[in-house]
Amino acid sequence: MATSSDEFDLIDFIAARAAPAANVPVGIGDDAAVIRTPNGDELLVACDTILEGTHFRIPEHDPRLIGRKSLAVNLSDIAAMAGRPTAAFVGLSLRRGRRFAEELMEGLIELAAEFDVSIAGGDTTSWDGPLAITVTALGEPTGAGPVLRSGAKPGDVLYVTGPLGRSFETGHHLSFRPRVAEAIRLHQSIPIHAMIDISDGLLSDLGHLCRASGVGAAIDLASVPRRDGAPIAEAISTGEDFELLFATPQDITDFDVIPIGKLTEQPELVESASGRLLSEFSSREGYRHSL
Ligand SMILES: Nc1ncnc2c1ncn2[C@@H]1O[C@H](COP(=O)(O)OP(=O)(O)O)[C@@H](O)[C@H]1O
Ligand SMILES: Cc1ncc(C[n+]2csc(CCOP(=O)(O)OP(=O)(O)O)c2C)c(N)n1
Ligand SMILES: [Mg+2]
Repeated sequence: MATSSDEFDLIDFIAARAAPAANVPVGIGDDAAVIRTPNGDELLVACDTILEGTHFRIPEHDPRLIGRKSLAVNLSDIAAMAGRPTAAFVGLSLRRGRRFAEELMEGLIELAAEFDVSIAGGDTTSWDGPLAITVTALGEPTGAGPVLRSGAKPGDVLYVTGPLGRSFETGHHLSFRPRVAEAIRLHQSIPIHAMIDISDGLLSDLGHLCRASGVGAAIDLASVPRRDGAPIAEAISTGEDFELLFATPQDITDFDVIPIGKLTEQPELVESASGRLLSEFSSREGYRHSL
């Protein structure tokens, strides 16, 4: 029987059938996987697709920015592990002409150079469907190790690295700078228990972090930073913010990050002032690809 479902149901289906492997200490379920190499080193691997019509529009968006975004969303996933990106593979499913593809790759390669990421391979195909770009980014953890979604503890303070909301309307979703340097600097100076990047919206991604950690959260909605006066309901649910959300036991004073709440033993996500469920403050819970 056909039922309506979404990406997360399917990922659960896949994860339940994917056999665990000793050399994959972190597999499906985090921003990037952690792969152990034969000499004991750890490699981070993240893979994200962007699609015409869903993540960008043609001809409205500059091909350079589309190419840039396809890499940036993956660097954001490496940042969410507090990792340093090293290399990327680029899968292009193209339709339009050669010049468009060249400009797209110029934008991608420019961002790669800024982050010292080498384009190590990929795949090029053409068809008459919409443009799709799938990038796989590789990275390495710093000396302090990778930060997972699952290490948050009740009492930890939750921080975000910047304003949320109106990403699509303002073009932030195309031009954002992945928070790689910020994550590494933070991780070197304070204990970060858990971290995730906000792609689907604060409500949704906070839910992922809390479920993975077995905790809940009390958020002070008045302190959630918003872009260009975005209404709070939008700031917590529209997504593509690509800011980092992280949990730490420490109060942070010397970094440009904003405290928005605390983790709790009770599994619910609530507003701290009223105790009401966070989901009551927005008609949508975040972006979901439906199936
Ligand atoms: N088709 C798939 N097969 C295997 N793993 C998948 C698939 N789609 C997503 N995942 C994994 O599921 C987890 C959640 O994916 P997603 O919500 O896209 O994460 P993110 O927001 O960090 O990109 C990730 O670990 C991702 O690698
Ligand atoms: C044309 C267009 N419509 C709508 C949006 C908004 N939007 C599209 S996908 C998305 C969420 C993030 O995408 P997803 O593929 O779920 O990223 P992931 O969580 O895997 O990193 C949002 C907010 C957009 N960027 N472009
Ligand atoms: Mg993804």
